[in-house]
Amino acid sequence: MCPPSDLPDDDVDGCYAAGATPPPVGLPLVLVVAAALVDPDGRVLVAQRPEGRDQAGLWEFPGGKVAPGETPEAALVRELDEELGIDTRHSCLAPLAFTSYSYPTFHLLMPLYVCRRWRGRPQGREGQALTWVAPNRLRDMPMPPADRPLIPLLLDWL
Ligand SMILES: Nc1nc2c([nH]c(=O)n2[C@@H]2O[C@H](COP(=O)(O)OP(=O)(O)OP(=O)(O)O)[C@@H](O)[C@H]2O)c(=O)[nH]1
Repeated sequence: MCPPSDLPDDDVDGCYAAGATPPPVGLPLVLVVAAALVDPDGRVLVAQRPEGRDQAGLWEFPGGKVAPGETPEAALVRELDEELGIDTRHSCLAPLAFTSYSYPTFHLLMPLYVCRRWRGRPQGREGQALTWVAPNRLRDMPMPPADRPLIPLLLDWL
């Protein structure tokens, strides 16, 4: 997956060149949890961030911030209910990968789980558009920069 480390940064896709750019210090670490919901045809659900939020218009994996005292899995079940109206309390949430990315005001740490079964039909309960896409089309979707390294991993595993 990762190219040899002597390649220039521009060629790095799917991994972090940790030594190339020192990470900013002092940024708060924000733990966000997300899911790749996969339908029986192998397509993945992505949601478009609504107007008025940061990164509006970009397509992301459903999920959200882990609240204090919450486990990532409990947070994901809660967020999928709040955002999509689906019940994943009894679903297999399989850990797939994580992303680690510095935005200007915080550092994002986001584990990504794969979920293939849930109760209910996903609906954009917070005004967000939803679409199902084949994993090999994710590269064509405008997604947050933090999500880009997750795409080749999804392609490998789905
Ligand atoms: N849910 C989700 N958030 C992501 C993804 N990629 C990514 O960079 N993020 C960022 O993670 C941060 C937290 O997401 P969030 O949905 O809980 O936050 P929010 O600002 O929209 O709402 P909130 O603060 O009211 O909960 C946002 O800055 C969002 O842009 C992703 O694939 N899914």
